[in-house]
Amino acid sequence: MTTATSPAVGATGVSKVFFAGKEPVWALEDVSLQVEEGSFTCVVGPSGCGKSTLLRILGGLEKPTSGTVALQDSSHKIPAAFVFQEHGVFPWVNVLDNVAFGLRMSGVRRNERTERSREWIARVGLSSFEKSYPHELSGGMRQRIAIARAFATGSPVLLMDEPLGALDAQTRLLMQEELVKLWEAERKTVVMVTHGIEEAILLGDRVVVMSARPGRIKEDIQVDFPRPRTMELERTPEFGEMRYRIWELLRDDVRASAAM
Ligand SMILES: Nc1ncnc2c1ncn2[C@@H]1O[C@H](COP(=O)(O)OP(=O)(O)OP(=O)(O)O)[C@@H](O)[C@H]1O
Repeated sequence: MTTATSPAVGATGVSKVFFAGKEPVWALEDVSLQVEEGSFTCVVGPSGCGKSTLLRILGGLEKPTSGTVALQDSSHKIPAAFVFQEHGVFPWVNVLDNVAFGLRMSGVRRNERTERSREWIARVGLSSFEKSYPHELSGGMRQRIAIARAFATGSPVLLMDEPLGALDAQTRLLMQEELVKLWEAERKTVVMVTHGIEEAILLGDRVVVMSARPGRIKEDIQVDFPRPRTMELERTPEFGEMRYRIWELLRDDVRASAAM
């Protein structure tokens, strides 16, 4: 995709091979993805097609075997903040310290970190749980902590790997709406991996559909539904058409990857 502004994060010709067992595993092949600043990109694809690997490469946690990755603001102390599906919170510290963790890592002083963390704790509706420990909270509340922490770091780029994937269906719907509201207010650059087609359409400015392993970009779909978006959108025929189009793109690859 060509954009007027330079991309906030981009991969060009990225391939990744893992040499863990006897056989090499081709996780990604020639993936190029330019993500515009302030946009929300969702990545969907069959299980094991390399979505998490791509995210980790974009965020610098993993090196590509070939190809290049660029983060626009590489001088930022935390160039990208991650949100993972589970285990994203530290069980041994309370909500406030969990949210403040990223800020602590980037050297923000205690007073400012507490202030910024409190603000984000309030924005995700956990003010009365500031002193609680993760085991005292529900799964949805724990994911709110992880999301608040990522936003609180001030990092311009958020990389989310199935952030709502471990939640029950109703909590997930609520959290989708909350996440979309936070993002609409903040306009960070987000790349989010999800297995949920509806979730991808509801949240994303575009949906990148990947093929079965080795993961390649099969199609890059613009989602032009107006914002703010709510669940009501899912009831429209246009939404249904897009959902069907994405499922058509995925179906054979999902079948193929299930047989791997
Ligand atoms: N560190 C590693 N060492 C060896 N193989 C790996 C490693 N990380 C990932 N893989 C392999 O690379 C492939 C892609 O994995 P990845 O986790 O990126 O897929 P995914 O699309 O995120 O999967 P899922 O949707 O099931 O989470 C898989 O076959 C996986 O087993």
